Amino acid sequence: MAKQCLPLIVDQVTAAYGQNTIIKGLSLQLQAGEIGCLLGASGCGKSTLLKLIAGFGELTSGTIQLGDRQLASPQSSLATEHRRVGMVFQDIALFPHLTIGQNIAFGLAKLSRPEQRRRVTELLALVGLSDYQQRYPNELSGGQQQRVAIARALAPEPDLLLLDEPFSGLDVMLRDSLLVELRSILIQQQITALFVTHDQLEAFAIADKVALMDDGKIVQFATPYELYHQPVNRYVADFVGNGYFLPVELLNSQQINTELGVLTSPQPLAATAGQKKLLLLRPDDILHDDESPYQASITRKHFKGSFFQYEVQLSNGCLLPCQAPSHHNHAIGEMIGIRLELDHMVLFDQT
Ligand SMILES: Nc1ncnc2c1ncn2[C@@H]1O[C@H](COP(=O)(O)OP(=O)(O)OP(=O)(O)O)[C@@H](O)[C@H]1O
Repeated sequence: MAKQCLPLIVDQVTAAYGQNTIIKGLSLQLQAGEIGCLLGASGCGKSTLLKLIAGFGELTSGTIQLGDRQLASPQSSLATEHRRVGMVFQDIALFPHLTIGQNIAFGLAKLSRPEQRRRVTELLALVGLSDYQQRYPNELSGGQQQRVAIARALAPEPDLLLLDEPFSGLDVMLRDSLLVELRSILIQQQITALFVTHDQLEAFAIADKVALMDDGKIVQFATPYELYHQPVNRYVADFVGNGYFLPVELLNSQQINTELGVLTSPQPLAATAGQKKLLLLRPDDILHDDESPYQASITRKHFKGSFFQYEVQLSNGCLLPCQAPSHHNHAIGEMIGIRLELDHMVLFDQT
């Protein structure tokens, strides 16, 4: 029978280390079964928030709730072991003297022996390690050990799973495949989960919704698609997807004048004629086009295999990214034609 999953509600939470306030009136809601991700630069408070939800640390204000149960407030705090919250951290903390099967069974003491065996077998199958039950942690690769850590955290059927950069010690290829695997495991288990990372690609691969944090607050909480295409401000645009900003002038409610010609927005723009703004551009919005009348000089190039990622400079000094097919191998300093290809426009104030 499918387990009931619960929503997580973090409401106006503030928390400090001594005099240093780290989490600043932060609110966040995950729907039951939703996979959320805390994304943000080092030191913005991601791990601190995760620890507060897990039961390590005190709130100075606000509440944390899981379904109908209040986990924490400044007045009361449920002990970690009673929160029904599973945790997986970057440092794989498997017990070295226990087999993989015993590691997974560790939190199942309340179950009968046959029930424990059934659950361990089920979880080993879930993480693709059915043949490894009798092995010891030091006989497994880093990726396999982290899969065991996930199985161990899921074993007692927690209401919420917290994961703090669980794959950051692993190589990129392995990390990508583990992220895909983990997402399907979480969906299959129908568990509400909160994942921490400073890597936007990791966040995009795992999460239904991403909370971009800055200085103890959430700047935007949205789907990966919205975060990338509809960032609420320049900080988000810059952090997520390497935003570039081109100065433009509004001609009317749908047209803007730029160094690269007059552009027409498919949607009406929230600005009035004559206003000067910044147009958000992503590397894939600017294409190399020999036929284009707009020329720019190459300042940097990066071969990415299937394409070249160039940085180019316009005559007004503005630097922009530009993508070109991988056989368009141009030299630094060379002038090339570029063209904008935008299906929607995001404008920010110039200040
Ligand atoms: N135990 C502690 N005592 C005092 N200050 C701490 C403690 N743990 C973290 N901090 C401080 O709190 C701030 C937030 O730290 P936190 O670990 O939550 O950030 P983070 O966003 O998870 O960063 P990273 O991505 O580097 O792990 C940092 O300035 C950090 O120095």
